[in-house]
Amino acid sequence: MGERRKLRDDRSLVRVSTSSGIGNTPCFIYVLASFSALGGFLFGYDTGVVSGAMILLKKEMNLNAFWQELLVSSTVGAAALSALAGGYLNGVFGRRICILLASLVFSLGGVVLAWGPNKEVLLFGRLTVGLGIGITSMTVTVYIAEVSPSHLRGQLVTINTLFITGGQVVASLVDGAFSYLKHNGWRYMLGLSVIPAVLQFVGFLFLPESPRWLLQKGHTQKAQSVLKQIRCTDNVDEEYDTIKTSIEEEMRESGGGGPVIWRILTNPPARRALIVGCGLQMFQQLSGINTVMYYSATILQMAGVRDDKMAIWLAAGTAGTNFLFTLVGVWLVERVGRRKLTLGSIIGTALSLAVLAIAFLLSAQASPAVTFHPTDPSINATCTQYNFCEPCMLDPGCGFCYYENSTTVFDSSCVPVNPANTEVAVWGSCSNVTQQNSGMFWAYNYCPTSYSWLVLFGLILYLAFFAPGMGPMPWTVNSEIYPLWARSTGNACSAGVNWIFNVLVSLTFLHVAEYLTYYGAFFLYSGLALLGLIFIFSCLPETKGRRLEEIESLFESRLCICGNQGTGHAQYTRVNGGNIASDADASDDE
Ligand SMILES: O[C@H]1[C@H](O)[C@@H](O)[C@H](O)[C@@H](O)[C@H]1O
Repeated sequence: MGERRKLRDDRSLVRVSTSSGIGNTPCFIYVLASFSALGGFLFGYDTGVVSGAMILLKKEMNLNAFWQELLVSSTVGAAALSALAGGYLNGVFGRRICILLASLVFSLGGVVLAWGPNKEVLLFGRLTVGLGIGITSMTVTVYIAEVSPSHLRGQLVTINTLFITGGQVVASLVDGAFSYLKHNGWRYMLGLSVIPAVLQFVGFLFLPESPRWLLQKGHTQKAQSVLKQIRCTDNVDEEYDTIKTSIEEEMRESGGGGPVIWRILTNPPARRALIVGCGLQMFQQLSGINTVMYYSATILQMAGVRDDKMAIWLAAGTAGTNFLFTLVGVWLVERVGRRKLTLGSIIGTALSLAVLAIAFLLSAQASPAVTFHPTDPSINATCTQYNFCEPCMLDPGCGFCYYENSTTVFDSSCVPVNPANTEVAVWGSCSNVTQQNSGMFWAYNYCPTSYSWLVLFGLILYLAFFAPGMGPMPWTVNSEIYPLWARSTGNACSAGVNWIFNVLVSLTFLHVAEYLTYYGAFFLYSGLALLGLIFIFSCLPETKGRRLEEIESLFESRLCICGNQGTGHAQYTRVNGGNIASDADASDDE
């Protein structure tokens, strides 16, 4: 079977070289990709905007910690569930209907959140938005991969992650701008997502279904006319035939009946692809991206930014850095390929996490002492017993109150935080915000440190390495490694894994930091990233430049053979804007 497929693959490589020249890429494909990637924008916006909205919301609606946590994580939890369900919806109704459905759900969620008269309605809105995010996160990449010509596929799918990070930047800018509007500012923050959602809905009323899905469902004529429409030429017979033949062959090989997930698990190439896809998504989250993003304001405060408003704007800078380096990924993905990009990225990610850990370790060792132990007999205060800032900061019930001149910290105390408003202490000199002009500071969640530059350097280094590879590649690779019959379900499972690990890592961060301290937590993430490196080095094959129909063959041999799968295939070189097949290695190692 491997031999037969190899012959077919080599044939189709030659076809690719003639049918998808780089010079004549129709711009319609960019329109399709951009409207689809609005889904990525909404994913980024809705997950990013909530931290700023919560600052206003908790005061206006008097939310306790439980409700704050619920409103933040309900969206991610709902996304995990709907990503899993999205596989079924995609298979039955197609990509276009799922994108339409998701944008409708996003719009509804946005309206509910902007109106939200009480916290229960807000919870409903956040759950609704989460349902939209889950479906979008697994559908958009599949759709873009299926409509793209193979030489542009990686770049176009990666644009979706660029839109995710773009959504996160816009969310932090909107948070910054509306944070000045103390009353109802959160309604604008949460409600503005309606605009891109409606735009995407209207756009997709006019955009076509994926030709691959149409063919799989037997709508042959429609599939052919859509292919002509998106390639802007009538000359699509070769591509059409290749897709059709491989779908027929896949149907025969996939082993007929039973639920798709069962067929994936019992079909060795599809099972291996699923392991690689889910593994990548798991390691993306285990390398701590959302902890770094979510706690960037705290990290920046440690790095010496004392003003709250300034910290909010600089957090937008963090999101902006993530966005800019994702752009580097879009540029690199078709040049260096997925495997090298992901490997380079995870090595740098592991190293920069170690730099962050060392920065936190040095900060902890140089932690300022508590010089003043105030007592209030009416309050049971374990806080006042701490002798250094470090243990005080790690206790969620306490904060560090201090004075600072240009070089030294003095008159410092550790006092209980006000549970209703963590910006002030319950009692003592930091209990009154208006006193904060007097050179006195209230540090909740961080300690003043002279290693601030190292913390900041670690943060930027982390984003510079993570964003081009580990950010987008798990999504990009997942959109291309499954055969058509397994694509929806495979992507649903891997997106579900992404969301589940997203919740796990962000919900456990503060507890992990409490038990292991900040530096322990970052050493842990660095170790997990190293495990990810071993996994990626061993199991991720290169998919660059191959047709979706050929990629299955990369998983025919044993999994985890150091990315050597398929070296016997023809590679193609670009000469003068065309793809020329060259027989790089004639030996058949399958
Ligand atoms: O690929 C994206 C991207 O890197 C985002 O910045 C991150 O917040 C998401 O969790 C991730 O899936």
